[in-house]
Amino acid sequence: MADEVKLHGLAGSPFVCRVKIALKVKDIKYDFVVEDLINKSADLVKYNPVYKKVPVLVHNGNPISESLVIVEYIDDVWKGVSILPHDAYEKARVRFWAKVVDDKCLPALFKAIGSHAQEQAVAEAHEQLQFLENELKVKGSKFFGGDSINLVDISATFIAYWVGAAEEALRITLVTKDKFPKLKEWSDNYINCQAVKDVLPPREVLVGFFKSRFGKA
Ligand SMILES: N[C@@H](CCC(=O)N[C@@H](CS)C(=O)NCC(=O)O)C(=O)O
Repeated sequence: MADEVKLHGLAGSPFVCRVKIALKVKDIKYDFVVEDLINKSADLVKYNPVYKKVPVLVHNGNPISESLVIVEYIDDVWKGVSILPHDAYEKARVRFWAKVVDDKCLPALFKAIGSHAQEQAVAEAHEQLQFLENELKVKGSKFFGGDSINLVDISATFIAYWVGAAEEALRITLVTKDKFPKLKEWSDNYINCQAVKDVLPPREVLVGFFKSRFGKA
């Protein structure tokens, strides 16, 4: 029997995009179920009662929530190109950095964007991004995953693509080539990676979102 795969999400979400990238990497066909976050569907609330957030992946009727958990699930279930390393220590390192992105980098960036790049908020975001910059420098590779993308790259999709749209929409500067040369180079490589390029939302949609959500009247 063929797998039934449904992804509940919405177009501009960086967390949903993580899952789309993983599905693309593995070449998995799926149905996309558009959710309205103002009027959450009964299915979304049933599938993700704790957080009530997208993405939710439903595989043969079984729901999985939280984007990083979903990406790991996809890697476990579908063989082919690996998204996490097999070595236990390397896998732990990858999970650690993906957690740093979620727990440290993204909240600091959200705050910096929401504050229109207020000095203190930008300094806090820079402090977190510096850890990623250093990690890339130490690795000396094209991606956090080496020659191909892994969970850390996928976790940082917002940094590679959404941040630039926010900078353009709000006429602010958060990540410069001077300060973060490795991260900038990585962003360019990452968004031009085929599996990523194929599923990123149009930049103008994100610019429009940031303008309407955070723009000054
Ligand atoms: N930690 C979650 C974050 C997901 C998330 O924040 N999703 C947003 C859309 S971008 C959402 O569903 N928000 C609805 C809400 O907060 O009620 C993940 O990685 O999946």
